[in-house]
Amino acid sequence: MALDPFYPIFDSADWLERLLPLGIKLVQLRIKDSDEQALRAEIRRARDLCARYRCQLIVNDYWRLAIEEGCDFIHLGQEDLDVADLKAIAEAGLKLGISSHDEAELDRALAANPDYIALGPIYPTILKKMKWEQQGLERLTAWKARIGDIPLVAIGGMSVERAPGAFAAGADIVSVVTDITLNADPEARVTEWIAATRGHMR
Ligand SMILES: Cc1ncc(COP(=O)(O)OP(=O)(O)O)c(N)n1
Ligand SMILES: Cc1nc(C(=O)O)sc1CCOP(=O)(O)O
Ligand SMILES: [Mg+2]
Repeated sequence: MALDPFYPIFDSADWLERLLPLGIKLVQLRIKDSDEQALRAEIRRARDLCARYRCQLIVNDYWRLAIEEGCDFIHLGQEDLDVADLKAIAEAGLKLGISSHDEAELDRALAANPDYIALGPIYPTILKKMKWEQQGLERLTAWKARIGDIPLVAIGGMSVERAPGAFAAGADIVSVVTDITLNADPEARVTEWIAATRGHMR
């Protein structure tokens, strides 16, 4: 199944409850600093909301909880890969998205046979401190040439206005956090995102 080209990331099921009814079809639940009980409850709620709205849920980091709660898609970064049991993940039938920031990380991501590869930060991000400078659009083109048919996700500093440039450079999917969550009107911004990305399904 092709992944939707609009891939917002939220840090709570509350966000999903608020914004999935607008037509989001691909979403990541990315929670940091929470205990296992609370995490499990959020993953369950997100799973049920996504089922109701026919949206593909991707659980960030917590692959064991994702398996236990019957989710089918996770995202792992390179540090997550250091400790994840990829065999257990594959045996559970989970799909896998992987972050990359340089050539060595791309090689490692490709070796894991992922369902998408993310490259970031394309532009500077205010969400988290990163050791990489902005990658720029040219890097997306280079990544797409390397990964072929594997969907390429552009992340980091993305906005509605920047999305067309990322698609033109080779991204299949654009992922975004603060352009929505810090917007004065997140609902209106999501509607703009859906309009701007519709039609980019490859
Ligand atoms: C779509 C997407 N791309 C990259 C990331 C970053 O993953 P990671 O490097 O593991 O960092 P954290 O998000 O876990 O802080 C992502 N979550 N999603
Ligand atoms: C979670 C994350 N990962 C990145 C990477 O480059 O791997 S950039 C990023 C933050 C994206 O947030 P915003 O859209 O607000 O810039
Ligand atoms: Mg991670």
